[in-house]
Amino acid sequence: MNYALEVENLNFAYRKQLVLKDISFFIEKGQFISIIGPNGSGKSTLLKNLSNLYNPESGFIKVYGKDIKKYRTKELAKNISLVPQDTTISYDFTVFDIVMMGRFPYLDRFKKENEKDFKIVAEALKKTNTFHLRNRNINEISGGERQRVIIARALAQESEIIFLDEPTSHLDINHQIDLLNLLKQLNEEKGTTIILVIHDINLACRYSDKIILMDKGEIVSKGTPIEVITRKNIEKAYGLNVIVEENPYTDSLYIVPLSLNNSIDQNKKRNKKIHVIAGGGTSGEILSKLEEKGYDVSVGVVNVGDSDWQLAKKLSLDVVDERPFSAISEKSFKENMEAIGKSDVVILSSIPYGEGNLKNLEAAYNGLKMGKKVYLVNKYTKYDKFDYTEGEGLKILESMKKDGLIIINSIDQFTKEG
Ligand SMILES: Nc1ncnc2c1ncn2[C@@H]1O[C@H](COP(=O)(O)OP(=O)(O)OP(=O)(O)O)[C@@H](O)[C@H]1O
Repeated sequence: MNYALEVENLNFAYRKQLVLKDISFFIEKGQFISIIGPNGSGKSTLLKNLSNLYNPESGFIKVYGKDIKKYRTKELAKNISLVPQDTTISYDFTVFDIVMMGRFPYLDRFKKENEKDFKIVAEALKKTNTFHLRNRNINEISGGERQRVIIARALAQESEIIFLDEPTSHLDINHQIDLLNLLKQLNEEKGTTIILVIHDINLACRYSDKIILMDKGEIVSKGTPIEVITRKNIEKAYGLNVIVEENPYTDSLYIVPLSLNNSIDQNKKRNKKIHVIAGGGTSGEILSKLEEKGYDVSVGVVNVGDSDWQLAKKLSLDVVDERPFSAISEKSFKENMEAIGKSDVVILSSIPYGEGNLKNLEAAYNGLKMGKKVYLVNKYTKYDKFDYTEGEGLKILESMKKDGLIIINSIDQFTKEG
């Protein structure tokens, strides 16, 4: 295999402090790679090693099969360029001069830039939307503009591999997408290998062929977004409880952060069991907030495929389910009752009731009769507006009210008190 980059058993230390530990990976030519991981996990240090700015303790880096240390400066610059995290420049160059510096690997000593160099620089300025800034002083433009100018310099360098350290950190959302699209275009049209450090996991998923997830100087996981962006890996690296979803608009994964694991009250988690009567996509907020607060949550009866069912599965909750689009059977009703029996509290979301799911309301009422605390989260609708059983559901709800049903407007009311 002809790799653009090979890294094997790389160890690097700042003053004896090991910051990269036994890093190994291979990158094929023409791939789009994101390196992600929490602050201080070693991403920038890795990129600086890959750009030959540092000397590792051990291990090796090969660029197109050749040891990076064996390249001459100009030869290496034709192969790799780096857009660093810190784009401040100590001298007062114009934007144009800075971008022209990207041409240095192609200029012979004492030879001036030629027509072609000027053309390439102008193109790079235009592509990064910085052409209008060309005569300005590099230190008298905004951070985001300077970031784009440094990217223009990398484009002018026409290297086959571009490393970028958080290239979107100073950019507004419009310029972020614009830049990532530009990198993707370079990647697809010219076969440029792109390796970038990025904090936005969702953008990483959207643009990358592969992702490298780092934590504490080590690689936690590497592979395609589907392989790397899992609840388990994100929890391991970031200590963050997330849901991983598929974005139907971009056909890529995205994460929804729920809570930091260390913010969950572990005692509460062990002590209180909540059964949520859900369905029809009415319980997303209830389930995620209860999970976030650390309660032991179960859900029922929900139809397989319903969005409440999907969320419950993603959160690894205990679920009593029924076949898709089917009425609640006697069997699942019984299972629901068992789950209610084991719970301290039952929470009903604002489910519209029809013939198919009236048994859920009956189950909640049974719970009330068993002496359980039962709450109805009546957030968006008045509870008498979601009855499609010609009054039967409403009758049960009215009886429940008399027997102690607690009506709240939002789940926050419960989590604050409960
Ligand atoms: N020049 C340096 N001298 C000593 N230690 C350093 C130096 N630069 C970084 N470190 C340390 O090395 C570790 C890795 O830092 P690095 O900048 O590579 O992390 P990172 O993943 O890029 O972080 P961030 O997301 O915050 O940019 C951190 O513990 C950091 O404090």
